Amino acid sequence: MDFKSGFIALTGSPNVGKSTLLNALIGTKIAIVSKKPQTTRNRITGVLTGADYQMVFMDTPGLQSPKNKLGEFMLKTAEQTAREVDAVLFVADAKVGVREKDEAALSRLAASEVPLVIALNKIDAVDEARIEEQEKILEKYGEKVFRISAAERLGLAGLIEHLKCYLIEGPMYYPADMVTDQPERVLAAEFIREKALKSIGKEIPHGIGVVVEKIEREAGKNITHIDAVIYCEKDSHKGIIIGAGGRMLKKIASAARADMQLLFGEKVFLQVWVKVKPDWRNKLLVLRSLGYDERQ
Ligand SMILES: Nc1nc2c(ncn2[C@@H]2O[C@H](COP(=O)(O)OP(=O)(O)OP(=O)(O)O)[C@@H](O)[C@H]2O)c(=O)[nH]1
Repeated sequence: MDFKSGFIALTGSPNVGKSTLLNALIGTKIAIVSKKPQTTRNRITGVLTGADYQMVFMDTPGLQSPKNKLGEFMLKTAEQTAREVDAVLFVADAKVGVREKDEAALSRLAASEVPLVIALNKIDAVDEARIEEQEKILEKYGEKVFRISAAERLGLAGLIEHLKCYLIEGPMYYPADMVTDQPERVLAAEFIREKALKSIGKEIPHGIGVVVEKIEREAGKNITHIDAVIYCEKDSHKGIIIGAGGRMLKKIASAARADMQLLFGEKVFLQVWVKVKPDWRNKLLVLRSLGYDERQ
């Protein structure tokens, strides 16, 4: 039996459910899910290994018009990823429908040499007529549109079966029991960011970045010590993040800690500080120091 492997980029507009899909496919919480668009800043890789195949998924940020340096960086990462892979999986949202920007991205992808697979997500949330209507639009760009619900895990087996067609004879890139190659530092930061966005995202639109400054294992004890800093733009935001009597920060940290313990499989001691760095999003140097590496 020949072993097949390959890289698949997961792309689509913000909030269509790419991270949810990646989590559903891989079966472990690795990508970050939130109701706010644009939460996927890093190229989180998920690895799905079967008896005779391995698919390496790249979760790319949404392909929208950039509004600042961070936006530019995100678009560049997304487009670069889309060129380096064996197939691109484009996710559309049946609930909000296929918009002009989705069609613009689809026609760019359809014109490139990389095979394009289209999935229509959130079919659990709409009726059949709506699905058929959206499917018709999508069929202009790819021969088959897969109806799926990432949240309800519908249609995923068929999608995986089809994606296998694009794998080529090749090595197992990652050990079979590995689901992600993201360093724990990045994952830990993403967990904190996810929890913060969930609790206070409305008040601080896209205004936080998280840096994990220390990860230290206590030898022989199954304990990890993690120190992290949440950066925000204004003093008033700092106040919101910390909350009355420090309660909000405590809530964010303990929710993030629970996820970390689950993923790392050991006890985690987490300390989180909040610091103000005005306009951090537009400062490339700051971005780099926050771990957003342009070379990715
Ligand atoms: N009803 C329904 N909701 C879904 C489904 N998949 C995802 N969602 C919801 O859609 C929202 C966005 O999901 P994400 O997985 O974060 O979307 P994303 O495309 O990764 O978003 P970005 O990181 O911003 O690019 C979340 O509230 C999910 O719970 C689905 O199959 N059905």
